[in-house]
Amino acid sequence: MDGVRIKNDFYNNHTNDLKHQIAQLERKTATIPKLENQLHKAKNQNKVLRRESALFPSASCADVSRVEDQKVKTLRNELADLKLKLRQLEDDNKEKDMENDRLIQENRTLKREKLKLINCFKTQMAEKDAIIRELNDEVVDLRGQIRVAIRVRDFERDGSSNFSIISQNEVQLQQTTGQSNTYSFEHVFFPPTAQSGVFGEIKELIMCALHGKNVCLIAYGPTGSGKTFTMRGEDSADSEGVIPRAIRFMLEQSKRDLAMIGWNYKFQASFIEVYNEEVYDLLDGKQKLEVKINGSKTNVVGLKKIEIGNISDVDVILNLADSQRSVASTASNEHSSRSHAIFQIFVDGQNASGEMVQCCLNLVDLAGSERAKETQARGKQFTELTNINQSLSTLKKCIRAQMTKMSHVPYRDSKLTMVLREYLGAGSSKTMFIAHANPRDVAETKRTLEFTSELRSTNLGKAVVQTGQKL
Ligand SMILES: Nc1ncnc2c1ncn2[C@@H]1O[C@H](COP(=O)(O)OP(=O)(O)OP(=O)(O)O)[C@@H](O)[C@H]1O
Repeated sequence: MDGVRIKNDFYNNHTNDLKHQIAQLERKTATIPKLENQLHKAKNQNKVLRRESALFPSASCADVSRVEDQKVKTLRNELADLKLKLRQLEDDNKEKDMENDRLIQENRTLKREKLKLINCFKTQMAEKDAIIRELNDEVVDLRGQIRVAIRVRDFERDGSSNFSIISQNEVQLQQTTGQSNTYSFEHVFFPPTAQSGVFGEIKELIMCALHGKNVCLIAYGPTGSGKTFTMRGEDSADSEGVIPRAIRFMLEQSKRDLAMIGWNYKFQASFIEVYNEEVYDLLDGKQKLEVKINGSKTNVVGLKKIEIGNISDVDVILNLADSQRSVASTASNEHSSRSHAIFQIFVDGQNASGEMVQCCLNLVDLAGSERAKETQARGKQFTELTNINQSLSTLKKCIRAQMTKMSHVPYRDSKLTMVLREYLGAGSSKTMFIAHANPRDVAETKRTLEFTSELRSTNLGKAVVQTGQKL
């Protein structure tokens, strides 16, 4: 029995061993697919490595690694260089920024100093301008409110012996009777006085207009004596007359010196013709205009005013007026003006502190005085001459009435004096006559000299600054 039990135990033990071994085998078998998978992957990696090594047939892995190392080293060096350069540039930039800041600061300081200087300069200029204005006005006042100069045209070239110049202020006229008369004026423009010389003498009057005073400059004298030549002049720069020169002067003064001290000006021009006691607008197709007097104001109804911004505007205005003016051929002048021409520049000025001036500069080219009997004018020419002489005679009467402080001044007796009324008026205007002498017309020249030299004694009082209304 014991033998059987022993055998059983042996078999049982042996069976357990076998079961254990089988279980172990089964576990190992289960890992086979995983190992196969790993093997497959290893084979694939091997293939890749072989392909890559085929690209570097002659280089071993160590060679490849050395090359790569070298590349990395070079790149590192380049990077280090770039970093160095970047640092240098940053340093440079910092320095430049600092320099820039310093310059900006310096610039600000300079600008502040410059502004201070400009303001100081402007104040000084404004003070000096005020003094100059006062002095200019005093000089003009001292010379009288009505001033008279005379221009004698080329009498020497004519060979005329009836005229002689005694001094800077006096001329002598020898009459056919043998009698000689001496006439005195503020200034004698004897030939050959250039146009610029004439303008130089009247410049201060133009300045008065910029300072706000009404100014009237009148060319007076016999026909053919050079009135239009003085006022309008001719085309070349040297022979330009008072009108273009006055406008250029006003534009220059207003845009330069006066602008610097804060004055701002606006100029407008009008051009009136008084022909046969009618008033025409030379800038508006010779429209006939009505003149109305309202209290102390004269109104030329509908008068066209053209703004003058620069000197080229003047050429346009003068050419327009020239094409419309009434001229005729007379015994003394092939292109005689049969009308009075009144060129007006309306001045509107304002300065930075609100001071204002509003006045008018009148540049008047009167028609030539002639005697109908002496010229034997007929028909249309006779009518023209009668009207010219009637208006000139009214002008004389008005001036004489002012001189003698008469209560009634007959402005309304002619269109010429109606239009000029405000600008010839006592206390509000500066007037200058430029008498013209024509040595070929002794009788009419004598009448001109008598009337104009009589005006020399006139002093109608101080001119008044016209402030007008705000622009
Ligand atoms: N000072 C001068 N120098 C050169 N030429 C002159 C001078 N004065 C006048 N003349 C010339 O004499 C001519 C007549 O002059 P202008 O027409 O100016 O006279 P006026 O007095 O206006 O005559 P009117 O009253 O008949 O119109 C013109 O050809 C002009 O060029």
